[in-house]
Amino acid sequence: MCHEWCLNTLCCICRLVTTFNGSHVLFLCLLAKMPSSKSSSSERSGLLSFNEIDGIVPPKYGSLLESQKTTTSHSNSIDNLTPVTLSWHHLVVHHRKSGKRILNDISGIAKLGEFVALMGASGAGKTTLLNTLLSRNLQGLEIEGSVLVEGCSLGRKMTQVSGYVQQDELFMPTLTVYEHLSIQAKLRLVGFSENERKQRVEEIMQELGLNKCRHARIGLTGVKKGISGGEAKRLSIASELLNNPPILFLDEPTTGLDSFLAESVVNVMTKLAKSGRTLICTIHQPSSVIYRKFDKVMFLARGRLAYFGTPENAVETFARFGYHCPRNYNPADMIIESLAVEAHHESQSLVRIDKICNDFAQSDESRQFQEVVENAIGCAGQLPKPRKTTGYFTQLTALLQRSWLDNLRNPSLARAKISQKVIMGLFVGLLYFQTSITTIGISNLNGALFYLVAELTYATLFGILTCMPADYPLLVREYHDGLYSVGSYFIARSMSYLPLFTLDGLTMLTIAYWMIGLAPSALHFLIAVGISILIEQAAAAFGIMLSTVSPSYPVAVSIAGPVLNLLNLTGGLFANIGELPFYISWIQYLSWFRYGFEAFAINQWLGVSVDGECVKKENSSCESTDAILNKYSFKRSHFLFDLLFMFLLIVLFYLIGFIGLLIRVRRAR
Ligand SMILES: Nc1ncnc2c1ncn2[C@@H]1O[C@H](COP(=O)(O)OP(=O)(O)OP(=O)(O)O)[C@@H](O)[C@H]1O
Repeated sequence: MCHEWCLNTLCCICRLVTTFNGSHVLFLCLLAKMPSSKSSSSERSGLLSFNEIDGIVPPKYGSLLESQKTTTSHSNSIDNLTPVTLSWHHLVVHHRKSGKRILNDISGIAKLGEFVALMGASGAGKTTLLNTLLSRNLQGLEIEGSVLVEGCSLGRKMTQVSGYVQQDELFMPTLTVYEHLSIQAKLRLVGFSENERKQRVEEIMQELGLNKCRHARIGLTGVKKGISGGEAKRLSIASELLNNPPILFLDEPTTGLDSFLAESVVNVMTKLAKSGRTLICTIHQPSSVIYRKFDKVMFLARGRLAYFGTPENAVETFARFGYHCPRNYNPADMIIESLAVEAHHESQSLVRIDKICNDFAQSDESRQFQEVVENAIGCAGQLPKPRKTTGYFTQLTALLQRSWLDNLRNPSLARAKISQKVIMGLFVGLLYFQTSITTIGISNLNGALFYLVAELTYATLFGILTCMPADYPLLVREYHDGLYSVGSYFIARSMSYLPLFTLDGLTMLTIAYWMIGLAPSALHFLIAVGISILIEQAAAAFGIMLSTVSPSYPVAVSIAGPVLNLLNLTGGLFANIGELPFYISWIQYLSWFRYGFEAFAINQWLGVSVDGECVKKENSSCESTDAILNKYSFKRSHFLFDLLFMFLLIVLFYLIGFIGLLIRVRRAR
């Protein structure tokens, strides 16, 4: 079961004992277990009551399912909401650089429980208006005018009192419908016990008809078949409804659905409006059946207001303007056609559109609705309380659970990594099989040690670069929905990679170590395990840093190649680190190749030396351990520094990665 997971993290290097001459180093590795999220008592401590959290006030608006109204006191609470009126006043939006006007003095109102549709030809400004109402996706745009909830300006807090169902659904495709909603419930419902969250998920699934597909994987269009388009749309709506927001915005909720599915989704929305929520959606060419279901429609044309009022009255108004809707013709189609710019007749179209907008601005309907809109200014009614964000620990466990499930459901990645490492371990093992300690053998063994560092680095780094960017759009959306902090995501995602990106390296090391015949004691093998963990984690942290600070995967990959070459070349094998020119020499201090190689070499040559002093060769001569190390400008006294610097590099890479991600995600609003 998805709830019954726990995280095991290997924490190594807990105790390090160095003997007087530095020849024996002992690592003790401990296995630390994180507590299960399910049993988190802190999650439930100090919680607010439901009424406090949801800002629930009378009058009561029922659930879609009347039968569920009296299930428990908690479910009653969540089924109630503070219905609100949303109004927008003289919105002007223009592009900052070009100065192009995208919206021109648009006012409107969606009263409590109303379902309002924004319509118009392509490029009319519908999405921009929706984004302006929500204060989202407005990079590069200058906004004038105001958006009010119950007469008050909420600014960016609008997100906390509303839900936004965006046109493109973004889910973790490997999860099932039920798992997705359960994790969303954890992130959205503050102060609910596990049972209460489960109950809420069940209610929502029933409300939106998702029970049939509860155990189906969500899937990804064109990649992995999952639930249908209609189910995906309803799942998006369900996620937004979990915490029962009084306002719901929907961008093109019917796009990509057949007429039957489109109507069923609109029916759900109509019911939601009837239960007291204020709904605003953009929609492209609705069928006549769907068109009649809206309480109000707003037609935009080239950023201007062409009509606002009831759908029925729109037909009469446009008839008065000279655009009659033929019998059996879809009124929405007729109106949108009259507001569209015709190819090859641009100037006539612009004149026609301007005339319609001017006629509407001077009409009685316009004057009446402007009056209603103006009356909505000034805080009057009760504002819904902004949705609270769940605690840091809850965010972390929910995101870890999701990432963990995602990794588990992607066994191909684990299989590919482990088999690659087994093959490479065998290959290196065979290449250097039981190398004898001769002058050439010593040199070969140093080559093998450096190869291990490189192998632990490249596959890990490129593996991470491939996986991380896939999450980015989902992270941006959920962060701006106020579900969790970037820090929680960053820690959870990084931790979710730890087990796989540790186990694969250990597999290779174990195979290669004994086949090559490296220092043959359990102690030195354990030390090599500790070093390899540090090397692989440095590569993973570097990969995470690159993927979070780079604008795209191709950029990250093209940076990774040359940077790795630099770090590799200054790692000690290809050029003596003591002889590097000063303008290049500094790079070695950022190279975990250098630290890892030196640490491996010290461990190896002290491990096979006599009293730590000299390494006995096959011809019975004894070569000084320090002399072997000195060939690479390595010193046994550097061992602890090597480990420490690798650890510091890991911390540094994670820190830069986190800051880079934070900046990118914040800018993406
Ligand atoms: N950030 C932006 N920068 C520059 N131009 C923009 C920006 N956002 C929107 N526009 C322009 O504003 C106009 C309206 O765009 P918008 O996406 O709001 O229209 P729409 O009615 O939703 O169109 P569609 O139905 O095709 O999605 C378009 O010409 C678009 O190119």
